[in-house]
Amino acid sequence: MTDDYSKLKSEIMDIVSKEFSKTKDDIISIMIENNKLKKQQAELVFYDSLPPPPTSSLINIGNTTTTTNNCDDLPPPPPQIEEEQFVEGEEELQQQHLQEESDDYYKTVHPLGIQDTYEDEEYFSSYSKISLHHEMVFDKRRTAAYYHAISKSKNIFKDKVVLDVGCGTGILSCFVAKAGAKKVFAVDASDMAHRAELIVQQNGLSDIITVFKGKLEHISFPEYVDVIVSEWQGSFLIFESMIESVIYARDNLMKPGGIILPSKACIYLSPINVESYYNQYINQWSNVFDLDMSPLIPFAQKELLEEKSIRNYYVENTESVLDKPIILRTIDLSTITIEDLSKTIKNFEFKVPNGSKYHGFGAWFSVWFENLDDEDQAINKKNQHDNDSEQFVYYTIDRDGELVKSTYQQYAINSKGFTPIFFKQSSNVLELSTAPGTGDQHWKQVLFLNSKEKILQSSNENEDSTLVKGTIRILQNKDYRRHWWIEISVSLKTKPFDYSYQKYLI
Ligand SMILES: C[S@@+](CC[C@H](N)C(=O)[O-])C[C@H]1O[C@@H](n2cnc3c(N)ncnc32)[C@H](O)[C@@H]1O
Repeated sequence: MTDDYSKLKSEIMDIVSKEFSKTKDDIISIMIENNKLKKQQAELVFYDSLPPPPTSSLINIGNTTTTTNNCDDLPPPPPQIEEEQFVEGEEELQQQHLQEESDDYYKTVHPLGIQDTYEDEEYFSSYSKISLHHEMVFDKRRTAAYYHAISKSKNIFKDKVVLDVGCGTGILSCFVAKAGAKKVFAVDASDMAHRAELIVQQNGLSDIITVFKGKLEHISFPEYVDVIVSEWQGSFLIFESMIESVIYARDNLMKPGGIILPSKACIYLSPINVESYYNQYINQWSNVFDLDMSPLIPFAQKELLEEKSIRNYYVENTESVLDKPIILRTIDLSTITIEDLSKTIKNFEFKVPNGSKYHGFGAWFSVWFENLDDEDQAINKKNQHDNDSEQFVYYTIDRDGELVKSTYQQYAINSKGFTPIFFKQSSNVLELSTAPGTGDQHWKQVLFLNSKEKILQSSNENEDSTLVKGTIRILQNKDYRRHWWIEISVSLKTKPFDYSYQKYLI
């Protein structure tokens, strides 16, 4: 190695270690400018300067977490994976790698390999159980949201033909029939369809509701529908990918200009302190009825924090949310496509107060029912005129499952605004939020946890908060479409600099 070459390498290491926010392309540009290099030369020396990735894989994939103390140990730079920065072919490689991993993962589930991308047999047999429907129907915040949204949508349902995608016990179809629909097609592929039939009869709604047993996509319905109603939301909103069936219904069974309820949805992400979770599931082992059971702690840690699955946990204390959330994904049910949904890439940059205990990230979602009967027309018209959106009246479901009227002024909890909306407040809206502190519900929040608690302290003494910066990718598992990979790479601007990469399966 010539001296010049070593100098170039150390220049790169210098930039990487001092300015962690610089992307690979930034560094290469600096090198080209400073040393009059050709792009290819700069790239060569760039790659040569960095130590190999934490795993032996060519690309930065693997269940790896790395913390470093000096530049010799530096992990690969955070993958700056804005869509346009992907190297050609790399994404296919990543997909292939994810695929191989998912195949391994599912070998135990499907010893014969991939038979059914929607895993319909197990999926619909799980929905044949009353216990699962008990969890949903008696999730008072969930069911109240649908009850009130439908009861307050007489203008939408009056004399209309409605499709209930995945009717389960038939509860939403009954709400819709009572709200004035002319006809309701209630469809479910699980055995619960037979129970729905009983509920419809029991409530004297057989003249309005027809129950179809079967997968929506395989049924031919007698006519096109005006409105689609569905409760398709899963954990992290998109788990189960039932939204694909709603999209199918919209594109194939709904009249042009039809309405979908709920109409919009959004996923949020924030850094989080979940000390209560750590105490409950890990630290509690240290004292159990006067026994020291702490030898189990490392096992609990491994199982709960180091395996690549997510955790569902309801975070009551809003102080646990360490910075304003970012919107990970917005969904407008009237336009979203399966293709568009299948991949989300988002960069984030949070500022977390120094001294905070930081355990990873929490995610939650909201869905909105729009165009409800406009009882607050007068107030909203006035405010629309005044452009005073903060006073705009909308509905929420409180922690006890009660319908409450709010204004967008009240809506910012602790001024953090846990569920910023992404559409114009143009009509009466009901929001069902699953944010921390809004009240428990069966989806809870989803946690992406670090393997260890970290107490954040900025490397810059003049700053009172620490930068938490990185990228999240959400990719659908194409062979098992109800599942999703979530990759998070994070840099913490602490001393020592801390970089981690984790991948989760949902
Ligand atoms: C989350 S549950 C909601 C049940 C009910 N609507 C409620 O709100 O209580 C979803 C239901 O949709 C059914 N389902 C999901 N995808 C379906 C499809 N493509 N065709 C028919 N049923 C489906 C499932 O069997 C399950 O009963």
